[in-house]
Amino acid sequence: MNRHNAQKSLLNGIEPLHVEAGDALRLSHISRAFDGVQALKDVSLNVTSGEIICLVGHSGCGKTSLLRIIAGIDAPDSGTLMIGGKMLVGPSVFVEPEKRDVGVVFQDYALFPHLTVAQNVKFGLRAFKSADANHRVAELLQRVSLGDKADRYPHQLSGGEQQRVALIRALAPKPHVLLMDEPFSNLDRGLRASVRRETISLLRQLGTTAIIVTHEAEEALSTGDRVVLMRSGEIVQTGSAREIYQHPVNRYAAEFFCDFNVIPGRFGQDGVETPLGVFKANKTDMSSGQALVYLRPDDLHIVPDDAVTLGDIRGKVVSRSYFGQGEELILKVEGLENTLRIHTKMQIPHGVTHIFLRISAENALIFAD
Ligand SMILES: Nc1ncnc2c1ncn2[C@@H]1O[C@H](COP(=O)(O)OP(=O)(O)OP(=O)(O)O)[C@@H](O)[C@H]1O
Repeated sequence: MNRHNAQKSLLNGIEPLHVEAGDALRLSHISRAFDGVQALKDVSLNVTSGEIICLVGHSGCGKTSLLRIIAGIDAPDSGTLMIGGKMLVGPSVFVEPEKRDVGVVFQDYALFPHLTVAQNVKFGLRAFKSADANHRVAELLQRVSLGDKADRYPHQLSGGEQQRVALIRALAPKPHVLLMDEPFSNLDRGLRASVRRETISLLRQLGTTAIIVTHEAEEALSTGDRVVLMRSGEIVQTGSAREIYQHPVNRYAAEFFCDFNVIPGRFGQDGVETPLGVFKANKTDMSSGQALVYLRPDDLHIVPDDAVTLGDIRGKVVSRSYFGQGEELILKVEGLENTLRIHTKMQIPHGVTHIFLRISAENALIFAD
């Protein structure tokens, strides 16, 4: 079943508002500098119609600069932008923001305080006949369960409700691409996950192509179809959440998504030799000289005393902290300067001073140092 049909069947007969095939957005070789700061360096990205992209990276890596260029609030120094097959930015081309067919949800929602919920949503529909606009506003309000709050003002809504109004206001004119700048960061932790789920569900129902910006690794992995990781104005890696988490292209990408144990070693004949043993490396990972083995805290397992075998590693418990779904233990292991962090769901009795560990070595990542 192709994506179009899949979406149709998912909706049980409710027509998506717009679904198109092919690339919705093409960014090619976009660069932008501000007073000597290279905010974007040769950024290229294609986004398929209906795809939800999560753009992630530390503060200052260029996420907002890229959104501003797509929205038309700023122009790049070089590069081209196409949306829905139309060139919007290119050599001697610059299409004004209001003619771009791009919806934007700002971090602070930017709702008009003096307009009601319905008037806010209708604002983007000035080009529509009033009756059509009213019909669409009512339909969208129903979809996000705000039908009974149409006449309220933004300050009379909760944070989650305001976010939904901002979302449907941006979606109302059926934009080719929806841009969302940290749309969940103003919501408290308890609400964030459910609002995020509802937002993604609505975007999928409508077949919306969207770029969602976040600086949170966990949010990036759990939102959308593809993660785009940026650093210092460049795209480091793009891929599905699973690909990018399991196969980071470099240490930066690895460390962005997981707080690893980093074990120093040396490339040897059979792999990387470390104080914790030899870790087999793929041919492509093999090099010479110093190496680093990255181990996830979840890939170090406690071995019950009666199951200990040769090769298991003895560790001294330095500290432990409970985090609800399990416990984090900090261990000191002979031969290793740094301590090891492990996560376990096992109930370790209080007072235990030493435990044995086994490593899921197949999940280790190896990088040249
Ligand atoms: N108008 C501007 N004038 C000067 N420098 C700017 C301007 N806009 C952005 N920058 C610089 O460009 C770089 C990228 O900024 P940008 O706002 O795109 O990062 P970001 O990833 O969105 O960060 P954050 O997550 O903090 O919002 C930063 O070094 C920033 O200081």
